[in-house]
Amino acid sequence: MSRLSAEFTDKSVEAHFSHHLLPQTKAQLRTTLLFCATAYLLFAVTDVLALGLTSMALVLFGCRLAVGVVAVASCVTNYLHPHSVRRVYLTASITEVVGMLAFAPIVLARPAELPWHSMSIGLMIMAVYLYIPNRLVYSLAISVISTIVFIVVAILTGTLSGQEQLTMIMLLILANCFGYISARRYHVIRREEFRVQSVFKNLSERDPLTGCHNRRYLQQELLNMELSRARRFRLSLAVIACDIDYFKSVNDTYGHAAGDRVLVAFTTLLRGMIRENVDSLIRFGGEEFLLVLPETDLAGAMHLAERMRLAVAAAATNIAPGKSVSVTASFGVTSVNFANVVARFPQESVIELADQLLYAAKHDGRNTVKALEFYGRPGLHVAARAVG
Ligand SMILES: Nc1nc2c(ncn2[C@@H]2O[C@H](COP(=O)(O)OP(=O)(O)OP(=O)(O)O)[C@@H](O)[C@H]2O)c(=O)[nH]1
Repeated sequence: MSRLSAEFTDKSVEAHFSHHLLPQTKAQLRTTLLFCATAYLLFAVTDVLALGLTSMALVLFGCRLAVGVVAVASCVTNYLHPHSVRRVYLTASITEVVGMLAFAPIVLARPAELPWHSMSIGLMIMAVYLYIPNRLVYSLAISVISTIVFIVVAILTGTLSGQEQLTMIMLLILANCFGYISARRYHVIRREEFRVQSVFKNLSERDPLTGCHNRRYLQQELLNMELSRARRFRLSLAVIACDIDYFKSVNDTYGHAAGDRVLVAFTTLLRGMIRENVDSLIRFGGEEFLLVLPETDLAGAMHLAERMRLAVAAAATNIAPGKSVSVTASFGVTSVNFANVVARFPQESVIELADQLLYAAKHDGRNTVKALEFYGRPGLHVAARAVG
């Protein structure tokens, strides 16, 4: 994590974190901007009390209104672009800058109340650091620049004695220090929470040896999600079941640690042949794995399985210095085309068919691929037609 910005140094992790929190951040921003803008407008009463119903009071009201308009425009923009993290931070920053800029004419028009204005700017700085959700570096820049501008404007009005100026400057420096330190702690804690959540999520969804998704994730999340998506858009979804042949003999001959190495090498090889962030590799149990391939028809899945079969047979895993092991694998391939299949079926039946085909491949001598198109029917009986 960066020490200054309190953000993850890995840009992709930071982006993942920001997207994860986006709905919450947007809701917070909406509430805080509307609250701050309303308070800003309500303080127009103090302008009228200080200046009377004059044209200057009207100008200041215009400034206050501008802050309200920008706040509302920010909320509308974020509503219209629900997935943009950058826009959330940009609109927060613009509203903060406009709010700070609108304060300068107020200070210049009412110079007799400078001590009160210093208190107001102190509160505004706290709101920027702690209340309005934004990136810490933006909050820091906006607060520090606003503080400097305010001090210059306050000194130019010439209404404060030297001692009062020093007190004001010291208090505003303290407000910035406390604001930054507290905001930094908040940003760090949020990211630590996210990191811990991600670790637990990973532990509950992945197999620790191979890093593949586990069966629980497949059954509780992935399969349902992919089948629903394929059904909604009338797409094909393919499932490949694969299993290393005679794996028990690898363990028995070379030991369990060597078996583990072979498993890791096997999954690394398969993972390198599928589409990143599209296809999924799941450890279904022991040395059996499943591949879930969205938008893939039977011909495409068979072609991939055949390439995998050849690649596995051609590869060798180093299990000790100068010693390597070669294995083969069997594959059961199925695909369901939702352009044809409209009837509902139990989601497990696709996996059951891929599994049956895998065992057919085993009985057929292993190191082979068996494939059938899946035509879902409710109940236990799966209608399928041989391909090729
Ligand atoms: N090293 C290692 N072995 C495992 C792991 N999980 C399961 N196994 C072993 O995988 C072997 C599976 O053996 P079998 O089910 O008889 O299958 P096979 O020997 O591959 O025979 P076929 O599948 O019929 O070709 C067993 O010896 C399990 O102990 C693991 O995480 N690491």
